[in-house]
Amino acid sequence: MKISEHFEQAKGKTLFSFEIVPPQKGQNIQHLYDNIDPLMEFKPPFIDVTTSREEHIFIQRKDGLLERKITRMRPGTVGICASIMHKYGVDTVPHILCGGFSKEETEYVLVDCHYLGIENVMALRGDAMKHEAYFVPTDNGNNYAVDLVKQIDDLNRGKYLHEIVDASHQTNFCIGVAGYPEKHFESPSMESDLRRLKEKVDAGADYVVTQMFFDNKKYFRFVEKAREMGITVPIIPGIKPIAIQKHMNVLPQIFRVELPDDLVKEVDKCNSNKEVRQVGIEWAIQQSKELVEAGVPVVHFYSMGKSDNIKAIASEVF
Ligand SMILES: NC(=O)C1=CN([C@@H]2O[C@H](COP(=O)(O)OP(=O)(O)OC[C@H]3O[C@@H](n4cnc5c(N)ncnc54)[C@H](O)[C@@H]3O)[C@@H](O)[C@H]2O)C=CC1
Ligand SMILES: Nc1nc(=O)c2c([nH]1)NC[C@@H]1CN(c3ccc(C(=O)N[C@@H](CCC(=O)O)C(=O)O)cc3)CN21
Repeated sequence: MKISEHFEQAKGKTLFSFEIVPPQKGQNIQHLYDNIDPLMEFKPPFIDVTTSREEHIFIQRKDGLLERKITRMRPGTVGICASIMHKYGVDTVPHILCGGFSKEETEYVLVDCHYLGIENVMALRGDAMKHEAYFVPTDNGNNYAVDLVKQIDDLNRGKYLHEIVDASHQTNFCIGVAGYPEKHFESPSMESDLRRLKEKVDAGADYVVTQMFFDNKKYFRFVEKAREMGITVPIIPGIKPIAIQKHMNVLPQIFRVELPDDLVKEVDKCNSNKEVRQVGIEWAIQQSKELVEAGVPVVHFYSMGKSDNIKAIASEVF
């Protein structure tokens, strides 16, 4: 079922959803299931599965020199989506990236999704590769998320690449895109970033999922500004519970988000990561309760590995 239909069915009740990353290649998928199992009691209408970019790795050759190879360390997004749908009977949302894929490859992934009965996709540009300061578009790939939304919307209208086939069958994807309550870091201003967001919605996006934020005021202000700009689709808040001391530096650095000083002070008082995890849980419970009260359609959790903290939060909120 489409995300938009899940929201209609919920009739104003706030839903619970979460996001996972595929295991590194060579790892067992059972570990992933062990972390999904405890969250199923909260009846997520959908689970997002991220796509990781390809990366450079260095392999030592027999002569001792290092050889640079490109590999995808976490492949299998669409396979995992299909497997989760089959195992849990829940909708899945694969993340489709511009970076690392030509338009042809993207079309094939979308065709696979369609055959599998996947009805929702998240259209993202993707991060820069590790050695790059900025995102560099892939040859014959999409440059911005808006171009990817257009490609998906084209398929929804039966328009495939090259137009050499008789495409009488249309896909019917519900399309999600990312939004930034604290502005995307490459964007010159909040207003210009919101105009970009509006372009994605005008091109066919059905809903927005926000970057993680730790101060609800930023989310509420963002939604207000988006509405003023004529963006009317649902804007889903994304929540990431702080889990380890290292997150205090890593999250602002990777995701370009600010941490409220009250949260920083609470974490500073902790003597172990166990205590930090508890502070993260309590902070996320407060955020989630306020979001539910404000009537958001779903609170979406970035549960990238272990799910015990997400379960502790969901038990208090849903
Ligand atoms: N994997 C995931 O679940 C998520 C990943 N992200 C990451 O965040 C980053 C951005 O992704 P998206 O928001 O999908 O990208 P986007 O293409 O919508 O925007 C990227 C940047 O380019 C700007 N921009 C957009 N269209 C433009 C145009 N036509 N001309 C000039 N500038 C333009 C935007 O303002 C923004 O600064 C990526 O690195 C993405 O992977 C964000 C959220 C979720
Ligand atoms: N710029 C960007 N890229 C993404 O891939 C991305 C976003 N933003 N925002 C939304 C989701 C959330 N994602 C993520 C990915 C990883 C963690 C995370 O917590 N990772 C590590 C810490 C980072 C590290 O050390 O590599 C962790 O401890 O779990 C959280 C959210 C992926 N998505």
